[in-house]
Order: sequence, then C-alpha cells, then structure tokens
Amino acid sequence: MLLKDKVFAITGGAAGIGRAAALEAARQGADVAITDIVPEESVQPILDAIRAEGRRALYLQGDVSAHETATRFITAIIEELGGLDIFVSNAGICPFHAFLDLPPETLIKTVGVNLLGAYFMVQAAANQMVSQGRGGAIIAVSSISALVGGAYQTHYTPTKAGIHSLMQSSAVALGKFGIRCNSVLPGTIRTAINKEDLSDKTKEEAMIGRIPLGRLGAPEDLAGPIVFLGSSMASYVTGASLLVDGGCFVNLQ
Ligand SMILES: NC(=O)C1=CN([C@@H]2O[C@H](COP(=O)(O)OP(=O)(O)OC[C@H]3O[C@@H](n4cnc5c(N)ncnc54)[C@H](OP(=O)(O)O)[C@@H]3O)[C@@H](O)[C@H]2O)C=CC1
Ligand SMILES: C[C@H](O)[C@@H]1OC(=O)[C@H](O)[C@@H]1O
Repeated sequence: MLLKDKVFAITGGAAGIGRAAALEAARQGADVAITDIVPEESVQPILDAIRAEGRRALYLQGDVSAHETATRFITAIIEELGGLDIFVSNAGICPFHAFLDLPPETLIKTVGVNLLGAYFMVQAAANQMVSQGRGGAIIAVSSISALVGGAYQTHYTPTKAGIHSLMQSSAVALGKFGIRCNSVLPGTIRTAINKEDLSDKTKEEAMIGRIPLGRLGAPEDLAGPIVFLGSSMASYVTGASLLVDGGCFVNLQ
C-alpha cells in the first residue's frame, strides 16, 4: 500500500477525477477527506466505499472560491482525522464559451473557482503541514491546457497555467519544510465537465484522432499518478508536472 495510514484530502472529490483519486487513496491505505460544492447526500456512496476499505472518511460541503472554505476544511480534517499528509487541489469548472463575447461573470467565476480556489486551499494546507513539522505532499490538478490553447477556453486555460505555476513557486517556497508540490496535467478525460462538449461527435473523433493511445482518458487514469506523487515513491519529485494525456501533447504529426 502506497499511502498506508496517511491522511489524504482532496477538493472536488464528489465526481470525476477527484472521486477516482479519493477512492484509490483509500485502497492504498489512506484516510480520506473530501470537500465539494454538492450536498453530503450525493457523496454518501463515496464515503461508504472509503469506509468499506477500512478507512476513515470525512466530507465538508463548500465552495472553494470562498477563502473561508479552506480554513473550514483544514479545521475539520484536523479535528476528525488528526493531521494532513497529502493534499490535492482538484475542484474546477470549464464553462465552454467563445472569446469575443465572453461575459465578465464567466471569467470572474472561472478564475475564482479554478485559480483563487486552488490558491486558498493550497495555502491553508501548506500552513497546516508546516505547523505539523513532518513535511507533506501537495498535488494540483492542472491540465494539458496549461501548455496549449482552446478557442472556447480562453477564460479557462490561463487558470490551468496559473495552477501549474503555483505548484512550481510553492515547491520553491515549501521545499525547506519537506513539503513537495507537483501538478498533474490531464488531457481530455471523460467526466461531467465535458459531457456536453463531447456530444459533438465530430469534435470527439478529432480529439481521439490526436491521441497516440487511441482513446480519451477515464477518471481512473489520473488516480495512479496522483497517488504516486503523494507517496514516498516520489520523495525526490517536487516542482514537476506530469502529463497524463495518452500522448496527445507530443503528437505534432
Ligand atoms: N475532464 C477533463 O478532461 C479535464 C479536467 N481537468 C481538471 O480536473 C479537475 C476535475 O475535473 P473533472 O473531474 O473533469 O470534473 P467534474 O465536473 O467531474 O468534477 C469536478 C467536481 O468539482 C466540483 N466543483 C465545481 N465547482 C466547485 C466549487 N466552486 N467548489 C467546490 N467544488 C466544486 C464539481 O461539482 P459540480 O458537479 O456541482 O460542478 C464536481 O464535483 C478540474 O480542475 C478540471 O479543470 C483538467 C484537464 C482535463
Ligand atoms: C474540460 C475539457 O474537456 C478539458 O479540460 C481540460 O483542461 C482539457 O484541456 C480538456 O480540454
């Protein structure tokens, strides 16, 4: 087991990539704390699955774009689980929209959830880890979109580049405390975030055609890389970013 008796916390853990990572962390021996914007009832099956692995599970409903959520989440983790070892900033939104008429509210909301939310959460998690004095691991779910653009994602891709940069700078700031900071850069993973976008079958086929491994990703494809970066197997890895995209990024021709 890669995370035996560690405390693993994740934002946006009620669905998609976050849910897959939370469940794998429990299978790997961690107690798991989840925060998400959805009500607790809808997360009950995930909490039950974590407990079925013999691990403790905690849920806090909250909006990551409100900075109080970060302190509420860390306080609940310490009260109920007694410490924090691995923190994953994952919650995010991607409301696809053209550039020229993008409403300012959509930009403000996307930046608020994806970038400010990640900053508040990572900062609160880092403070907790520093005060514990035993190091830790922070992983942020950035994106291949940190590196390449999208015509309907002009408000989204800068947030993913910002998260990638946040992990680099926090790796520098926190190295002396033994806290490692890394990001994963998923390609296109089938989740609720892109269900509508991928209902355009022509677009879906074109996207699959660019992927050397010949398929879009599944949420579970991110679980291993996230657990690995959180584990002692990655003890000399910090400031790194791991593309998890089936080879899409490197496929020029
Ligand atoms: N799927 C993909 O192709 C890729 C995804 N990513 C990133 O992965 C991360 C997870 O996305 P994915 O699993 O695909 O998406 P999902 O929509 O499946 O999961 C995201 C979860 O975050 C929750 N959430 C949304 N807004 C907030 C908020 N303000 N506060 C707390 N929780 C919130 C969502 O709730 P609700 O359902 O109510 O919105 C949902 O439960 C995101 O950061 C995304 O940008 C990166 C690259 C590719
Ligand atoms: C939601 C999109 O399908 C997805 O989000 C990303 O970050 C990837 O670049 C994909 O475009």
